[in-house]
Amino acid sequence: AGHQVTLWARDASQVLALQQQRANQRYLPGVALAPALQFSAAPDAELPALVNTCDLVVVATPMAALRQMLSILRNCRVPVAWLCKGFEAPVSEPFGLLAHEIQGSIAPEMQAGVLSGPSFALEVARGQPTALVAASAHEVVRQALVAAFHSSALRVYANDDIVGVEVGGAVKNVLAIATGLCDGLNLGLNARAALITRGLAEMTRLGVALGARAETFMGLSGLGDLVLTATGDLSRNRQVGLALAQGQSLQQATGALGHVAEGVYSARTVVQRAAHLGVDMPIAQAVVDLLDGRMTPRQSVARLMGREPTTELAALV
Ligand SMILES: NC(=O)c1ccc[n+]([C@@H]2O[C@H](COP(=O)([O-])OP(=O)(O)OC[C@H]3O[C@@H](n4cnc5c(N)ncnc54)[C@H](O)[C@@H]3O)[C@@H](O)[C@H]2O)c1
Ligand SMILES: O=P(O)(O)OC[C@H](O)CO
Repeated sequence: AGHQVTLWARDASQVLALQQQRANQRYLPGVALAPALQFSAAPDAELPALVNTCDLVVVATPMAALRQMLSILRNCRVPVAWLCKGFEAPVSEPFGLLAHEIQGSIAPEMQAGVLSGPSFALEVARGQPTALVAASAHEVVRQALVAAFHSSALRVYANDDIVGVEVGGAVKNVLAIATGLCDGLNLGLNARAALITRGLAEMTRLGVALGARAETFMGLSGLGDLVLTATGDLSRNRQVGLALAQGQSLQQATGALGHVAEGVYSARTVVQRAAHLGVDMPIAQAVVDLLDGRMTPRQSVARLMGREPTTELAALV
């Protein structure tokens, strides 16, 4: 509230519909868009000039479109933040990248960061209480995000550990697929609690190996978003897991969503990067084996339960 905001979209017909209806029937049914919200479908070539007149740019596309958006914005002189949660599918590098790694490779001078944490879009749009984390190596970006988004319905905490915040956002989606499967198979509440807890350990191990602080995973973008996405039925990733447990194919499960389920695209990269770093991620590996059709849900459960005993803390970080 109190800010002048322009929503840009690549599709001019969508922009016209938003302008006329003052609502987004497909993505946010029943939510009236703020009367002050302005719209633009300016061609890509005009975007850099448009954004340099703003205080902050927020990219709200799926991971798959982030590289393209950052290329367009590469000479942007104002802070840029993204909402994406995931790893990009491998492009030229051997491994898929986190969002800040993509930015570092194509626009290293950009003052950039991420806004993350437990936040179903529909609840945010309805003004229901939500807490987020603004992560960046740049103080100016953290401050710009807090100034833009902190309000009576939205608390925004700053964190300089962008690696930890992005690993949390990416891995929780893979774990939400696993938890959806667990619940869809009626394995019980004990099993769900075990998956979330040991999933958090996997997420922490990968994050620490990539340079994150372990404490970040106890925060909103780690434990917080994992609990929300793994247990909340609004989660697209959880819905994919539930559908797979009912015997649907991956194509059926994702096709029914009409939105992106980032965990489906990030899972392979999560286990590839973990393997490269010598990090053990058996739950994420089970999700990949399921998505690739190498195992049935029941076989995955048997493999996870059949692993050798280990100590709890030795396997944490
Ligand atoms: N939806 C949520 O509740 C939520 C909450 C927090 C974070 N996120 C994250 O934000 C990101 C976007 O999620 P979403 O739910 O809004 O996804 P979505 O599938 O609803 O797509 C968002 C928008 O991006 C547009 N888009 C797709 N490709 C594009 C491109 N090449 N150029 C420009 N626009 C493009 C789509 O048309 C759509 O309007 C994801 O990484 C997701 O994990 C989503
Ligand atoms: O619907 P999902 O599974 O993409 O989750 C949405 C948000 O990331 C929850 O914080």
